[in-house]
Amino acid sequence: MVVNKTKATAAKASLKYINNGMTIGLGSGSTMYYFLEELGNLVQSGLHIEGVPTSKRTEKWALDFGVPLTELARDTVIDVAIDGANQVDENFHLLKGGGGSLVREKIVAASAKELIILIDDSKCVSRIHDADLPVEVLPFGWEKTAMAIEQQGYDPILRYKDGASFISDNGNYIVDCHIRTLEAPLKVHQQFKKLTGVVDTGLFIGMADRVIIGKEDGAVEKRN
Ligand SMILES: O=C[C@H](O)[C@H](O)[C@H](O)COP(=O)(O)O
Repeated sequence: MVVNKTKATAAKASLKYINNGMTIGLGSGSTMYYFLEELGNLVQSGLHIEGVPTSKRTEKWALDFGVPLTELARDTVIDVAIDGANQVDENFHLLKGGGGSLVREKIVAASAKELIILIDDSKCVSRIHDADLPVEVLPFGWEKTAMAIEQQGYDPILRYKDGASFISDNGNYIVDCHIRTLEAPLKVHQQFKKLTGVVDTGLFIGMADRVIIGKEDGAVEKRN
């Protein structure tokens, strides 16, 4: 695997927020690979933590790196969730779900005391723009749900993978809706959420507490 230096830098910089005894929300996506590798090294050196994975892929990587896992139950306290993002705007609103893990990521983020986002410079934007907004929908009657989305002025495209409809870890479909410029993220998110058949969107509004930006010459942090 070719190492992505900026993602690896962001992952390394986040380790100072990991302490012994913590339960950690483990986000999804390629940036998380670097974090899980680092976390696994710390565990091998004696760190005691447990992770709550947000996707089957993250679960596999965590197990490969020797990171102990636990479930998200009623009494689970997630001290910090670490995750990636596709874009982060100047108000710390996030566009996520490029890998289709948005629902579990959002559940874990919402349960965490703190959400730390790891990105590289290219994902820092003033407004979310020129991107596909992933929307997870139930397979049952999904074309009707897509029609309802169209009536809101969007053009939902069913996501495919390897020649077949992409199926999320929750057994659902994803439709991607192209966004030119997102002027009002909360309004748009709410517009989708009220539609029957929509599970959730890749917009994480007001959830991120800290963003760590990996650059060629080190990491920069922003606190919300
Ligand atoms: O569903 C995927 C997640 O929201 C990812 O965190 C997001 O797509 C960023 O992924 P990556 O680290 O691969 O750029």
